[in-house]
Amino acid sequence: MATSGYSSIENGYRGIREEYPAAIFGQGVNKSYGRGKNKLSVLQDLNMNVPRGAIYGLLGPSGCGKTTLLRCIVGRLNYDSGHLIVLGDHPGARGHGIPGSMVGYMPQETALFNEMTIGETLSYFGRIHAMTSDGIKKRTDFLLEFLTLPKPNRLIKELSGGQKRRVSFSVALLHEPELLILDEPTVGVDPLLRERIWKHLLSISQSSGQKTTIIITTHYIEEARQANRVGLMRSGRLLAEEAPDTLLHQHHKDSLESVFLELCREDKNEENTDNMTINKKDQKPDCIHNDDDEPLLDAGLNESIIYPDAAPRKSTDSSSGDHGDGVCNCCVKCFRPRNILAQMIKNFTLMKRNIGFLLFEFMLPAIQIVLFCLCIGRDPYDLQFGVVNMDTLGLGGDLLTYLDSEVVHQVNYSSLDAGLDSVKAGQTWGTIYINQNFTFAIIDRFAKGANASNTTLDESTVKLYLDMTNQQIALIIQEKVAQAFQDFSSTLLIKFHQNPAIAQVPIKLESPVYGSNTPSFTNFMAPGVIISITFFLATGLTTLSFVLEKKEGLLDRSLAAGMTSVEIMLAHVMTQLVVMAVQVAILLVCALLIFHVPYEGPLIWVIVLVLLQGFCGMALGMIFSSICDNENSAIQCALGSVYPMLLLSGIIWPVEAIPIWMRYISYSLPMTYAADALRCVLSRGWDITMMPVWRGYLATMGWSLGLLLIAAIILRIKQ
Ligand SMILES: Nc1ncnc2c1ncn2[C@@H]1O[C@H](COP(=O)(O)OP(=O)(O)OP(=O)(O)O)[C@@H](O)[C@H]1O
Repeated sequence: MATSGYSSIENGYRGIREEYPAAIFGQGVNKSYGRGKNKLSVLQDLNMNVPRGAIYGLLGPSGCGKTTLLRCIVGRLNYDSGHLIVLGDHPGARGHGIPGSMVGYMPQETALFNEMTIGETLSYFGRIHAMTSDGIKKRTDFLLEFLTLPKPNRLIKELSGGQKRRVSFSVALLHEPELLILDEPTVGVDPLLRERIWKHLLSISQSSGQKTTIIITTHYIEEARQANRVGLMRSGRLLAEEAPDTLLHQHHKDSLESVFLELCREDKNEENTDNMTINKKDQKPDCIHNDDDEPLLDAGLNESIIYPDAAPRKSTDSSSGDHGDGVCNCCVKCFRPRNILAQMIKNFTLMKRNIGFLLFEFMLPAIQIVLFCLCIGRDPYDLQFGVVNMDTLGLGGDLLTYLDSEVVHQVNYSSLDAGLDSVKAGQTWGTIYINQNFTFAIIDRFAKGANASNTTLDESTVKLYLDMTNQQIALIIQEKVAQAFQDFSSTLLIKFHQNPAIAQVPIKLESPVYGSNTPSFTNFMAPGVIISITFFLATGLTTLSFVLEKKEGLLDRSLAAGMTSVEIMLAHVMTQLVVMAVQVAILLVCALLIFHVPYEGPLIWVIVLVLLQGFCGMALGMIFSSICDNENSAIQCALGSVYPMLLLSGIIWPVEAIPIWMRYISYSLPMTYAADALRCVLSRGWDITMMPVWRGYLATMGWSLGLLLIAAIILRIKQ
């Protein structure tokens, strides 16, 4: 009966949760990595039964899927199909303590914060598990002594490999969880201590108060003889699951290693004779026992539940509901302050440990704005400029004295060819040529005015031969020569009792509506630079800190301890906000007070907008770090975003110069309207009531929330 197959399974599980004392019950669990051609089936129709209070030795060759299975059990990995019940519910089910405080997980990698001390590490995990300070201290004292660890103030990075593994072990034991998942806890531990560890595991699994269930993987197969039950795993399946002595007896062997070898050989033979990967009959454990060695089939479970060959297994796919979801479904909504606090304390501890880097973080925006104010927007000076003055009568020489000597450094040449050669050789930025009849011609020009001949006009004109490859320098030389000519002409006209205004261009700049008559490029760029420094620093630092957290299983371990990625993200945001507040304060002091970037509008709107932009940058950093698994790709993402955004946001050059179709892209970026808004506040003195200003705020807040939401969703999916 196909329909009753599914419902009987569901009913059966209800029964398991309520009645059956198994700590872990897995049935038909499948898990694969990758897709399509790259799909790798790691767990294949795996059945498992771990009684409460048992020590379960999970043995198998490297790569057979032990870690994958353990990660499914602690809820850090979703399985594809099948059923897995851990301490009465599916890992990650709503309100279940797995992942969380019901489990103590020691992953294979050390997964510790190198810059923290042993004591700080234990306190961090203790806080996540809602332990009191007193409780943490008592457990710390016990664990340090029991695992012969150094003093609690020793940094993790200063410990030996074996000591680090023992600290990692102590983290799993700290909160005395109901379930201990230990991935190779005895590697690098001396035999005496290994014996003590096993004694301790036996005592906590047998203590009448709290029967701790322990799953342990080990490479020392014989060590597992002390376990109550061993599971021999090969190619994602359990070949056998029995008490060690029973296995030895059944196979007439004197070591587990020999038993395992024999089982592997049999399994291989079966594979060869029949191409099927799993012989379900063999997969069926010979005998599944509970604590009291009572066969499971007699313990109230009907056979169709455990071996539902007749039942449609697909219908039990974990993706079809809450089952096997692997994480708490409500993690976006229900973040716990204690977890955020624990994470923040840890973040600040790590910062304190690396005080040099923290100071550098504080000073980085200041260094950037100082460099910007010193290097960008000022007039170039001391420019080598060739002079070919063929006029011997004096006025040509007079004209040259009006050239700004700070900007233009005159180098005399005897002929036009020599002057041009100096430009071609890159020795000068250009050459000015003054005709030999210049004095006569310029007097004639002013005397005759409109009646002057073309020859007079030509001979009174100075000629410039410029290197136009550098627009800024070429423009400044043109401007200085034009200014010198105007000043020279005015003086000459006064000498001839004529109105000097004749020499002026007939355009008059009245006092400006906003800004000054001598605008500077620095003032145009400064708002965008302040915004972009804050934005990109926040992006970079958030990306880095979050990716480092992910590294070496650190994030994984915190998540297995019950933190949610949203809590970790919020804690990072709050920690970074403190750092950013200091950065923004230093940045604005440098820009506004030291380099006198004008600020006409209310300072509060400047500060708030810059902080919001930093927040927006942080949210982008969250996305990068949630997408990327290592620092290299995260840093590449962060760096790769800098130039396109900088160029498109109207920070270096006005948006009005961008082709129309690209402007839409430009306006849709997070910094464009914000930079414009800040410019309006700083230069025009506008406040939030003006549209370009509130538009900048609105765009920034919209982007921040949008990015944060995307980051949370990605993290949620990846979690
Ligand atoms: N994230 C992953 N993506 C793709 N393949 C993976 C991933 N994690 C593990 N695997 C592959 O899954 C298989 C089982 O890996 P797993 O770590 O579970 O083995 P294991 O039995 O714990 O090995 P060991 O004893 O060496 O730790 C291996 O072939 C491994 O390469």
